[in-house]
Amino acid sequence: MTEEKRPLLITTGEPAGIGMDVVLRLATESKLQDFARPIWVTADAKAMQTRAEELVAASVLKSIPSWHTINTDINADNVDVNLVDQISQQDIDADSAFILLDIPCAAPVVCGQINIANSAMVAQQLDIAHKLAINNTVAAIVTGPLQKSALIDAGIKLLDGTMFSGHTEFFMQQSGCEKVVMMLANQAMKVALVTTHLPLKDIPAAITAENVRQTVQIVIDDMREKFGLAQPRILVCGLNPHAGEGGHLGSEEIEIINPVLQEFIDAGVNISEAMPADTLFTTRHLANCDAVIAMYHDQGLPVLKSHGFGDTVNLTLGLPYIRTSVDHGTALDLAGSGGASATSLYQALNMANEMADKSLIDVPAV
Ligand SMILES: NC(=O)c1ccc[n+]([C@@H]2O[C@H](COP(=O)([O-])OP(=O)(O)OC[C@H]3O[C@@H](n4cnc5c(N)ncnc54)[C@H](O)[C@@H]3O)[C@@H](O)[C@H]2O)c1
Ligand SMILES: N[C@H](C(=O)O)[C@H](O)COP(=O)(O)O
Repeated sequence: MTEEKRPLLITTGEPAGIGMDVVLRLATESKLQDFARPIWVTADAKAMQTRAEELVAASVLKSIPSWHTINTDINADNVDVNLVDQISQQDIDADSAFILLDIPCAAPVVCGQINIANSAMVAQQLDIAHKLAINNTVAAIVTGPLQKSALIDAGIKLLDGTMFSGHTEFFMQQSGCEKVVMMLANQAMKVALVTTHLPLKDIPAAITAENVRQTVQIVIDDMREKFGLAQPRILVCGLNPHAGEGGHLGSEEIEIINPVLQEFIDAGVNISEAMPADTLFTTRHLANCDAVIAMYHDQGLPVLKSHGFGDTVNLTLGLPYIRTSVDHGTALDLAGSGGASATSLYQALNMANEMADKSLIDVPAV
């Protein structure tokens, strides 16, 4: 398979959520063909058929799109054994919207109802995606949403034995990376995070000099490589209100964050010292910056999502392969109803495709 033809792999994630809905929506609208690459999708084949029928019944889809199911015994151990050859030897209809890699669920799928018996299937999708990406079978992974609590409740752990906490941490550990960075991007802003899925009480301890330094370096590297910005302008949030108010409202800015940022400033990087987060996210500052680094998940992401939920892409910087994702969760309330928008999946596919083509990334329009 030539470089241009390497597929984009979509994991549909939690089967009770909207992951399959948004794939079917793009397939029906012929939008999966926009990327000039085969689209591979991991899902339970029976559940996908049922979901398509439900969406037709809900008058969301005019008809069930055509796809080609691969029934081979795909599992995380044998997935790298010539899957491409198996697929290319199939008589795949030209009008197939995607190749479905059948990963069977253990229990029947009911829209909106989490069943932790199916959590292993969700984790298996990620295992397979990692293996296909790390061995260059697919050009990129584009993840649909999973319900973190369902994997945790099923006892699924990360490689290091800690509880499952997200795709970002999963792919980081599978790839043997010491550090990766979660960035969400839309037309209004790009926000990268120093910490990802941690309870609030654990965040101060995770704001170490090394973590801040690694985050900044990965953001600089990927802003250069992936976004073509030779001198990215980066603004950094403090941890505390008013960036610590000169040490009166917290000392992390003075003791940890600013000394690291000063190293980068001294090296000629266009980066701020720790700024009060509330005023950093104002139009004047955002107009003069290429990326914001926030200290934690809910410091940065609510601001970003309020400026374009549905048109935002979540990407992982610092991985040895391309991984983008939708900006939304499982939306259990919408599964099977037709109420789920597929715009974020489209943007995530588009960004992954542009990265795979090594063209510079066009940040999605809001
Ligand atoms: N990429 C991921 O895997 C990912 C991302 C975010 C959240 N999650 C997980 O999803 C679960 C539910 O999280 P949540 O309720 O905070 O967020 P959510 O995104 O599932 O839902 C928030 C609100 O947005 C609506 N919504 C979500 N996606 C939509 C779409 N495509 N079109 C129209 N409306 C949409 C929902 O109906 C709901 O009202 C949690 O377990 C969370 O961890 C997963
Ligand atoms: N913070 C992410 C978001 O808002 O999109 C979400 O939790 C998903 O994280 P992972 O991609 O690590 O699963």
